[in-house]
Amino acid sequence: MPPLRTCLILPVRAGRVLLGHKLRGFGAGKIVGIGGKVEPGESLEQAAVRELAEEAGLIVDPADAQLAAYLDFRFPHRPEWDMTSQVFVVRRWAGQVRACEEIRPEWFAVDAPPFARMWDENRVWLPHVLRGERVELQATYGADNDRLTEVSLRVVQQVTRGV
Ligand SMILES: CNc1ncnc2c1ncn2[C@@H]1O[C@H](COP(=O)(O)OP(=O)(O)OP(=O)(O)O)[C@@H](O)[C@H]1O
Repeated sequence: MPPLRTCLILPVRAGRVLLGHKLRGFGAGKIVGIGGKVEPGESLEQAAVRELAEEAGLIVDPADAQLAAYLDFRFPHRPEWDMTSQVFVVRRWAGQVRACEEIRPEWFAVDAPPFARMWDENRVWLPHVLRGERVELQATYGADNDRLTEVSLRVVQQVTRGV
């Protein structure tokens, strides 16, 4: 089965990034980027802005979602969790942050994301993205499906604006 296609979207403003406490479903208990599965017929940008509106209440023009990373997660001990995720950064939006049943959003300083409470590979790619770089990452999780056994990261392009 091909890996599930998902997206993440990171609102960034004034030196802070919006993440969320995942309250249920995949990754419950972790702090995660806001996002979810790409639905049939949607572009990745459309999926990202839909998830941000549904999960955190912010309204974004898909044209303002800047591609920042391509992530590939493999779980050899739980292959049904294999996923790819396209990550977008957005700096313009309307609306007010609010919580939903799945996510409780919270702002974090871009230089101090809560890595100890995030998926293990976030510490590898997120600092690059928050510095304005574009990266590709492949991560493999071990038998505990929680810690990395292998990771590779490639910086593919500097984007013009940092955070
Ligand atoms: C393994 N390391 C990881 N590191 C960072 N982020 C990760 C991740 N693994 C999954 N993610 C993200 O978690 C969301 C899952 O999607 P998920 O919540 O299941 O989707 P969706 O909101 O559509 O859920 P429902 O089907 O409605 O429950 C999705 O954004 C995906 O990119």
